[in-house]
Amino acid sequence: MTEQQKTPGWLDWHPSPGRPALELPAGAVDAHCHVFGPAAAFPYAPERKYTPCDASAEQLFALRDHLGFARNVIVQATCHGADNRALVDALRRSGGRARGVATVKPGVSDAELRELHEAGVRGVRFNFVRRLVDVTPRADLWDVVERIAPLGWHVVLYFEAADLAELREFFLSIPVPLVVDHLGRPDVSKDADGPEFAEFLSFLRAREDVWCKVSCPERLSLTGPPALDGERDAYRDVVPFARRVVEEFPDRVLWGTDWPHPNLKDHMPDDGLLVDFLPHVAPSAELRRRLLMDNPMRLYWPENEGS
Ligand SMILES: O=C(O)c1cc(C(=O)O)oc(=O)c1
Repeated sequence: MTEQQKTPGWLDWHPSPGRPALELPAGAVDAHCHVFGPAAAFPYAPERKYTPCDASAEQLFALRDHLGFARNVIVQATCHGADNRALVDALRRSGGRARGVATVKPGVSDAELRELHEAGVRGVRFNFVRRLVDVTPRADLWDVVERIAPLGWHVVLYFEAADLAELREFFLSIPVPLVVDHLGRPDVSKDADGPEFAEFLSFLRAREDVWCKVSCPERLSLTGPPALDGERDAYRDVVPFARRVVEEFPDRVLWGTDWPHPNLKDHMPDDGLLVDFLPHVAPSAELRRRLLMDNPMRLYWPENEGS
């Protein structure tokens, strides 16, 4: 097989992240990360919008152990389209220490859904970020919702803040729990107390089963500083947004590394320093225990929450 050319300018994941200074709560979950390929075993989807470097399950689990996490939630990356084989393989290799979020098409068979569930999938992802996916008709998304609702799964939503007004009613009509990726991608040059973020907070308030990942400061930050070179006070411009959400919704926030950090353009963070960003958004040990342990366990491992 010819090796696939990475997207020009692609930044590979950090080869030697430090160990976090922060002591994570026992049983902490990295609730948003991906696997890419490896392409030789799990080719990237023809409809993908980028071609990444490989990032295998073994490499993800090595990072998990190095950073001090106990578990992972692996989210299907758009470069694999609706081909969930790399995700399922990673879940099976995890020995029960990973759960997953898949991408499925409306025609997915019951047998395939059952196989995904048995492997540890507990949700599907709907992506509205135009640089990542072609538009999926809402009728198709609705068909998927009807198929996954009986399994007790949730829907993970990835969208840009500017599109929320148009999508809000559709989102709120989905009759299963919703999980918003990456803080709903606010424009952090605006005020965290301003009208745009107020709209996002109002969306979170609209239903008690809307969850939010306060992840990806490295993606949202405009003025940094980056989590590199020992910086333990990184991405200060994102802090007011993330902290606001953690303080108002302490029981429905999640956090993940987003390793291997697809499509970063500016820098590749040191994942250890990225973990050290957490006390800025969840200042107490109690808030961090909910963010990193209680909440993801309730959503992804309800059968052994607290163990
Ligand atoms: O912002 C991104 O580029 C991005 C891409 C993907 C994906 O390709 O699935 O996932 C993410 O969580 C973030």
